[in-house]
This record gives sequence, C-alpha cells and structure tokens, in this order.
Amino acid sequence: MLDFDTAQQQLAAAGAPSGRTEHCPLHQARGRVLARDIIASIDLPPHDNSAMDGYAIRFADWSPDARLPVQQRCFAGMQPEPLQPGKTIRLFTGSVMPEGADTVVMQEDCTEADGVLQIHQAPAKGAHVRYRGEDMHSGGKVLSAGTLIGPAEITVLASQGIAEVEVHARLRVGILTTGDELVMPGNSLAPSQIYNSNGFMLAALAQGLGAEVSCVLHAEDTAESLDAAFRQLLAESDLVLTAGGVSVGEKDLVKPAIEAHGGTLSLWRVNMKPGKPVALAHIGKTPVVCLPGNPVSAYSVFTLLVSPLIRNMQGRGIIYPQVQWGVFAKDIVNKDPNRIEFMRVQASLKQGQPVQLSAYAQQSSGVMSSLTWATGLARVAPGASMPAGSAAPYYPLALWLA
Ligand SMILES: Nc1nc2c(c(=O)[nH]1)N[C@H]1C(S)=C(S)[C@@H](COP(=O)(O)OP(=O)(O)OC[C@H]3O[C@@H](n4cnc5c(N)ncnc54)[C@H](O)[C@@H]3O)O[C@H]1N2
Ligand code: MOO
Repeated sequence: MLDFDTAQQQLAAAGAPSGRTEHCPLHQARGRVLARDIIASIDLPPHDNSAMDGYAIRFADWSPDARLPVQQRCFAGMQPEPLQPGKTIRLFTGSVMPEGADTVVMQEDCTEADGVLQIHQAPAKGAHVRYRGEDMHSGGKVLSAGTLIGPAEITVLASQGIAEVEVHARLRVGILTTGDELVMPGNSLAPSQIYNSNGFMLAALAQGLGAEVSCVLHAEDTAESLDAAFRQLLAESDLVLTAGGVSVGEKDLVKPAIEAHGGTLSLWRVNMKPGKPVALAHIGKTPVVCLPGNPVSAYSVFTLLVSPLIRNMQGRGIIYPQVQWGVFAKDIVNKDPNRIEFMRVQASLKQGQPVQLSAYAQQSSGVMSSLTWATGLARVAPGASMPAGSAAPYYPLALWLA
C-alpha cells in the first residue's frame, strides 16, 4: 500500500499550471489566482492625514490655556494651507495634514467658539496622524503571484488604483461517473438502483476551489459509452476526475478506456481510510485521477489528495492548507492496523481550552450524512488507541476545500 503522504505529494505534482492567463476586471476577480506579482505604484496613504474629526495643531503651540484661532476649515479632498504659528486648522477624518502641523486634537477634547479653539485634554505629540506610506510603499511588493484573490486582496488592489488584474485561466475540470446502478436525481428509482451523488458532489467540490466544471458525464458500463465520454472529457478539460469502477470488481471498464486513449493507469492502494483505491493516469498532458465510488471515500480523497493537485494546476502559491491540532473529546480507536483513518469530526472551541474534536458516531464510508455534519477530518494512525484528550492532526474542511 502506498503511504498517504507520498501519495499526496505524487498527486500534487501530477499536473502543472497551463500557463494561460487572462485579464480580469477587479469586480470579477474574487476566487481567481494572480499570475504576476503586484508592485505598489503609490504610497498609501499618499499623504500624512488625520485619523479623526478634529483640529490640526503644532504641538509646541499647546498649553492648558492656549486659545488658537481657526485659520481654515479643510475637508477631506481639499488642499490645506500651511499652518500659521499659534493657529489651528479644522480637519476631518482623511483630511490632508497641513504643512507645519504635527498633531491632531479630536473634537471631543476641545471646544470651538467664535472661531477660536480651546483644548481641554492635554494632547500627545503626533496623536491621530496617519503617516504617508505607513501602509504600502511605492515600489514594494503588495501581493505575490499565486495569491488566491479574496475580498482582502481586492481591497488592496483597488487601493492601488488597479482596475484589472492578470490571472491564471480558470482550471477546467471534467467529471465522469460510472455504474449501471446509478440514476440521476429527478428520476424515479427502480429496485436495486441508487441516485448518482458523486457527479454533483465532485462538481461542487471543484467549483468550491474556484475551478470551472467543463462537463459532468455519466457513462454506462460499456466500452463505447466510456470511449465517447473520455473523448469529450479530454477535449474540454485540463484535469479529469472519475469516480467508481477502478478497484477490484469484475466490471472495470474505466482502465481499458483510459488505455484506449493512450494513457497508462497506475492503480494505488493508499493507506488511508476511507479512500483506499485511487488511480492516476496521464493522457497526453491531462492528468486523470480515479476516485473510489463510495461517496464519503471520494469526498475524503478529493479533500486530501486531489485538492492540492487542483491548487497546483491553478497556479496557487499555497497548495497544502494548514493542518491544525485538536484533542479528541472521547476515546477513539482505529481498528485498521494498516490504514490511517481520517475521521469526520466536528471541532469546537471553548475559551482557554484546546480545540475539541468530536467524531461522528458512524464512520462507515457509505454514510453521507456525516459530511454535512463534519467541520474537518482528524487523522488517526493505523491501529492507534487514542484516549479522550489525546491530540490529533485536524484538517479543517473550510481550508482544505477552498
Ligand atoms: N473485495 C474488495 N472489495 C472492496 C475493496 C477491496 O479492497 N476489496 N475496497 C472497498 C473500498 S475501500 C472501496 S472505497 C470501494 C471502492 O470501489 P470502487 O471505487 O470500485 O467503486 P464502485 O465499486 O463502483 O462503488 C463503490 C460504492 O459506491 C457507490 N457509488 C459509485 N458511484 C457512485 C455515485 N456516482 N453516486 C453514489 N454512489 C456511488 C456504489 O454504488 C457502491 O456502493 O470498494 C470496496 N470494495
Ligand atoms: O476506503 Mo473505502 O474508501 O474504505 O470505503
């Protein structure tokens, strides 16, 4: 059996970014991946300015009974006059600091009457001033190529006046399910049939990572149906995912279909539970990853083994999200002596305590209800007995499926 961490690294390296990039308007950039470093073209803030509604003074002019005539009212967006000695300039949050002023007194700490200011609270020198370039410096790198663009990155890009960014072309993922027992949701079920959940699940998982789903196909268990499906998948996709039908059963037609398209499939038995059977092939440059048919197994394999490959092919700088730690709320046993168990767990946080991990009662790979309940996967070594309170690596789904 292939070691889980080795399998994760080998799969992550099974594909590369296509090199195709495109220009994307900022309002459509959320979820895209930067293709180039972003260098600041302006200092931010671009000038010293006030952090409060108040008055600009020269600190040296202040004394408990000073009376400072108001020289100018300077709103944000106006150019202030140089501050004359012994005077003050009325400012608002974001107003440019006048030349000669070094301190802002907030309006709650003073009173203005008949155009003269009296300050009741001793100011601190330099108070409430935001300095030019204290946030970003012209010429400095503000974002790196490979960054996933979210609201924070969009804020930074907009603040630099950037309206359009160069991003990696969206990764196109094609999905194939197989199995004659499967029926599409929306149809009625005959005896011995079940609904096809893997196709919808894998599409949603790929979209959740920011990939574009090029097609979701279901092939009958015949060579012709699979051949036609692979033709379409390969024409439309950068990465192909299949679910089911590649382990040890007798009706395994996925492997010959891949071989018929010039791929060589290496079937791995990865030492993970759920999710042992995983296969990888390349048809031309296109990686094809075959996931187990059990939906929970396919979900776990996607999360832990396929998501790093997708991030890598998207051109992202971080392909392995953080693995955190938690402690089990109850005693846990992994009865399998050979496979690492990735248990569906819910994490909860209480003040001053380590993250508590509660395992779903039913850990079988057929139990899909565990997926909506879980916040992550906890890793338990083969054969390990973990008394309540013992620490385990925790893979948060919020990070691993993003
Ligand atoms: N004799 C052995 N049997 C099995 C082994 C083994 O080592 N020896 N491994 C087990 C493990 S672990 C898994 S996981 C499964 C994987 O089987 P396959 O990947 O070949 O998948 P199938 O046999 O086609 O299906 C398994 C299961 O999942 C259901 N399924 C398949 N596709 C879908 C779908 N799109 N939506 C919903 N459910 C789906 C299918 O009906 C089966 O119940 O093999 C074990 N057996
Ligand atoms: O590994 Mo299978 O995925 O246990 O059900």
